[in-house]
Amino acid sequence: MTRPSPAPFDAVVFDLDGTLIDSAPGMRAAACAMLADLDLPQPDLATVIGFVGNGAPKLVERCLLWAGAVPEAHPGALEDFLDHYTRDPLSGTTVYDGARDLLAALAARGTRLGLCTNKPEVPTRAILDAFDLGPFASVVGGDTLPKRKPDPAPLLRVISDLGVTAVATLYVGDSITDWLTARAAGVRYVHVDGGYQTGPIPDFEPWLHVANLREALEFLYRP
Ligand SMILES: O=C(O)COP(=O)(O)O
Ligand SMILES: [Mg+2]
Repeated sequence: MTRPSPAPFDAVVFDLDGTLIDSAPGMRAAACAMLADLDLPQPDLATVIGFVGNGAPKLVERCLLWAGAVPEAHPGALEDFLDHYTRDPLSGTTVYDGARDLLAALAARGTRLGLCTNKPEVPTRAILDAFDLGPFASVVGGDTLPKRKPDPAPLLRVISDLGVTAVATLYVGDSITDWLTARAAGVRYVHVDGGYQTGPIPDFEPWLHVANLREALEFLYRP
């Protein structure tokens, strides 16, 4: 763990997939169902993990390209994927160890909590409810605004909903998308290993870099 000097923060905003939850098997199941509907081959889990991070439209496009298809030839593929996924967003999804403890500890110390994900908002809210993750005072998904991460707009929306400033906020994520989003928003970035980032991140300067959420808790929670 790289330990920065502790500095006060009023809010912590979390990424979802690969940060609080391991949802790749569930996304792979929906992607495979979509590809099966088109009689196309189906990728393994590691391949799908490499496609996650830029939202459902990109995931579907990358799956189609991987399967040797032309994305423009299958305009209904995204809707089909979302149909499969929103019908059952919980199977194949688990909460990472330490996630609930970290959220509860931050909430107990009065920290405002937000969620900023590229997952569409409907399955995001279903997952947060079902797994009792929170309490998030603001939730922004990949389809909530016209732009998604790494555009800073979704993170800035959460920050404004929370009534805090960017400099008083931390963003916790697992991928290059999250780092670029935080940097563009002027927010300190906490990177958690063990998610879906598959390669090195260029010019990477996280404020805090931890192996897992228990390590994040150890550093961030000052009772
Ligand atoms: O759905 C995705 O592509 C990534 O979702 P995330 O932003 O929660 O990591
Ligand atoms: Mg993520």
